[in-house]
Amino acid sequence: MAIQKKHGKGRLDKWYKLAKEKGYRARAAFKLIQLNKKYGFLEKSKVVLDLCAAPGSWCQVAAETMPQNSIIIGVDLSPIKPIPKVITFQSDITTEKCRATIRGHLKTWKADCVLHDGAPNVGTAWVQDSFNQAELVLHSLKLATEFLVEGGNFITKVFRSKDYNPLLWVFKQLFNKVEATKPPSSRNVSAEIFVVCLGFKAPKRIDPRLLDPRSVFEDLADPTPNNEAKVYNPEIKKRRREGYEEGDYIQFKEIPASEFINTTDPIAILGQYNKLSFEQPKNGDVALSALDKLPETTDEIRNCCADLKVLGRKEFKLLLKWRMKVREIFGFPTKKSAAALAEEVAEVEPMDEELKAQEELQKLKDKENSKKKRERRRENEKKQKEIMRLQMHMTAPMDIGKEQEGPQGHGAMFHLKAIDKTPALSRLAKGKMAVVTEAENRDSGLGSSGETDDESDEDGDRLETELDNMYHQYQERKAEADAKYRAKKARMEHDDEEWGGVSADENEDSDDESDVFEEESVEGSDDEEMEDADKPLITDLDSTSTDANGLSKRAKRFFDQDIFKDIPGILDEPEEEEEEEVEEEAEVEAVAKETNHERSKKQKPTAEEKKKDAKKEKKAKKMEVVEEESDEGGDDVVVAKKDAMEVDSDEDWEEVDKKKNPKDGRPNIDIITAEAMTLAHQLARGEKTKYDLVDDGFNKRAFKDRDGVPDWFIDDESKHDRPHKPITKEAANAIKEKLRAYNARPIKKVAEARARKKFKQAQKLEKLKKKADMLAGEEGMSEKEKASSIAKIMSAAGRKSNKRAPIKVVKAAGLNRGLQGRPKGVKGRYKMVDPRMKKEMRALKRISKKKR
Ligand SMILES: C[S@@+](CC[C@H](N)C(=O)[O-])C[C@H]1O[C@@H](n2cnc3c(N)ncnc32)[C@H](O)[C@@H]1O
Repeated sequence: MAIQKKHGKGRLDKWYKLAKEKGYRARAAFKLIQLNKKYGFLEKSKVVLDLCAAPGSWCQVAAETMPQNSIIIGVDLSPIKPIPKVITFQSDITTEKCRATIRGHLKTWKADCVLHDGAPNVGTAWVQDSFNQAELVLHSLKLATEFLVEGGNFITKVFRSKDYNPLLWVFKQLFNKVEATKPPSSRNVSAEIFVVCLGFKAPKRIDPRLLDPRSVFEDLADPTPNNEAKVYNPEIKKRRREGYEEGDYIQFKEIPASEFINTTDPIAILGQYNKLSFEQPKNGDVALSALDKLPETTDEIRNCCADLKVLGRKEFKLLLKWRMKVREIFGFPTKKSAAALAEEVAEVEPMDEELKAQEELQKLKDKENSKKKRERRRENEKKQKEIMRLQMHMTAPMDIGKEQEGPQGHGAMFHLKAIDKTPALSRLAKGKMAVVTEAENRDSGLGSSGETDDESDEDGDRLETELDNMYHQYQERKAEADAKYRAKKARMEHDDEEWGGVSADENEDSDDESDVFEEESVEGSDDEEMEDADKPLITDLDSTSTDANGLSKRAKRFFDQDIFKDIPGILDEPEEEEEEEVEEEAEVEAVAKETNHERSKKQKPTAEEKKKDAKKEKKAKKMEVVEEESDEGGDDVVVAKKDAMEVDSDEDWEEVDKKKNPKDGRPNIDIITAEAMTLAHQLARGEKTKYDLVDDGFNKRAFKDRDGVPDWFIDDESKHDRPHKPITKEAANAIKEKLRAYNARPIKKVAEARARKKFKQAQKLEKLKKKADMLAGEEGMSEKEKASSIAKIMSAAGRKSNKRAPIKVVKAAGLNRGLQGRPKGVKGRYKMVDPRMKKEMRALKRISKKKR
């Protein structure tokens, strides 16, 4: 794991920046914000005491979050700059003076919440630092016990050290609920943790030892070493990084083996001692000598007793068995102890069993839940696919949910009666189904597609979702930097809107409704829906099974697709339409030529001609060639926009109108690539027809199954996967010419500057004219005088514009000595110079004159 820098720029993390941005005095503010978000203690408090508050970010947060007119008191060793609505003072929280000052401020009030984020001056030895901090916590707790109201809360920072557990124990004696948490804004490398103590018990008397650092940190140190662990798991050796255990400073300890036989806690002996000795003490030990002589005390046993610290589990077992045998021989009550042991085991066993059972149960529940989730997700995906198919006219709504209870069935995807009641129906018709999917995915908490039950499937989904997210982020970053990309995106969005609007009733497109839809379709208020059983189906897309041409519904739907629209003979249209089509086709070929000619004609069209014009425009629009910029290199690739051939609905025509030139009402067709120009030439000359364009549309790249393919792949592929259209020399030259003309134009800024200059000159001229007119109309002047004064102002005007006032040299002497800024009485441009410099300049001039 990379170690985070704790100094310099390493400190300037996102919280630091965010704190700066939000105006908090320290990044610590976010720790309190996050703690409060989790436990919500500030909103409920009217009086807060912030111990160790400098520089004051916690006070700022409290002032923001607590109700109006709350009392906030902040104290610290360091001064705290004033904060509105907060009382602050400088004091040491461990002193009596601080206590008295707080009392003075609070008067008879009690605090609802005491905050403590104290950190003593760190930098000494770690153990010393952490101890000081723990001591400071205890001091703050002492103040809290004095000033907290019953049920109040105490939030404190603690360092994870060996004093942490004793502190936690003390908190638990005084508060109903104690929780330790580390907010996200607290650095991982920091040993700090925050303890939230909720519900102060407010005992009438508190044992002073509970708040005395000496007794807390000494008395509560773990007095019983875990000998069982040492004996039953001797292979796992815990390193004592802190050195010796408290009071355990002798390294080698031995005990007579008879003690081991005698004791009721053999494990403790095996865990604590190094050797079981058979050596006779000075006074002699009968039991020991008897033990020494026993045949059960084999050499192996003796070896084991010689060094307990090197024994393994097997050897310990051997010693315990030996002890049991010896106790039997000596007539000690072994059975009882065995029973006690059995009891112990019996007590423990059921606990373990119960826990095991609970664990099993939990596992089963989890499994069940994840299975349900998976099923729900699959269901949602299925529904989504059906909707997609519906949108693409690949299926009729009645197909959906067939596998359940039919279209109107209870569990069916389209519980149509319910949808009928909501505006969701129209949204459905419009095809804006993404909302549902997202919502449902969010609901299930899972990502996108997956067909199998495997866990790996979920992983794959997650990976895919992550990849998609990363790709979107990449796109956003790119968009920020790349104007071209933005333009492309905007165009794409524009296209989407067009599509969505084909049969849209925009009034029903509000966000609220989408919410309603999400709710209703996701959760499905089944009971209510049942009441509306009599209502008709939402849409009856297929009222007849076969149409007049004898085509099946399915076939008709297939040929209903837009691409077949203009192909005669597939579906029998009414004769009138057919005639019109033929007429139109003929016109399409001629229209490109005619539009150019017509532009020059300025005759007033008759009503019939107008009608014809409109039709032609429509055709011209149908042949609109749109250019799409490819991302790389900015190459313009021209594609015949297939959709343009099928524009029919009113809305689309409105869009077309927008693209028309406001001056002459004709479409704005700007051909800027050689491919487009080639195509235009071919159309204009009649070398290509509408059919050819349609035919060109059917190529190996035209129809691709992009279902489930990630966006980034489609985007990347679309850069390269385009048909290369042929270009002619003529078209290339035409485009070159066009570009040359573009380049010959002055850039906008220059043109604007020129225009401004011209405008100013015109204004000046206007003024002069007026003056000259006035002079000419002057009655008291002779003609000669008039002429001379007019000539004067004319020449003055000419002079003014050419001349720039010379820079005035001002001596920095007298009143101007040391003056900063413009000297008095000096207008226009000036330069302050040293007095000597002015003299020297004059002298130099004189000398040069003399030389001449
Ligand atoms: C991490 S800062 C507190 C930051 C504060 N919570 C904020 O949001 O701005 C720790 C503070 O504890 C203060 N402190 C340390 N020992 C103290 C003591 N005995 N009495 C009062 N303040 C103390 C230090 O002066 C320091 O300002």
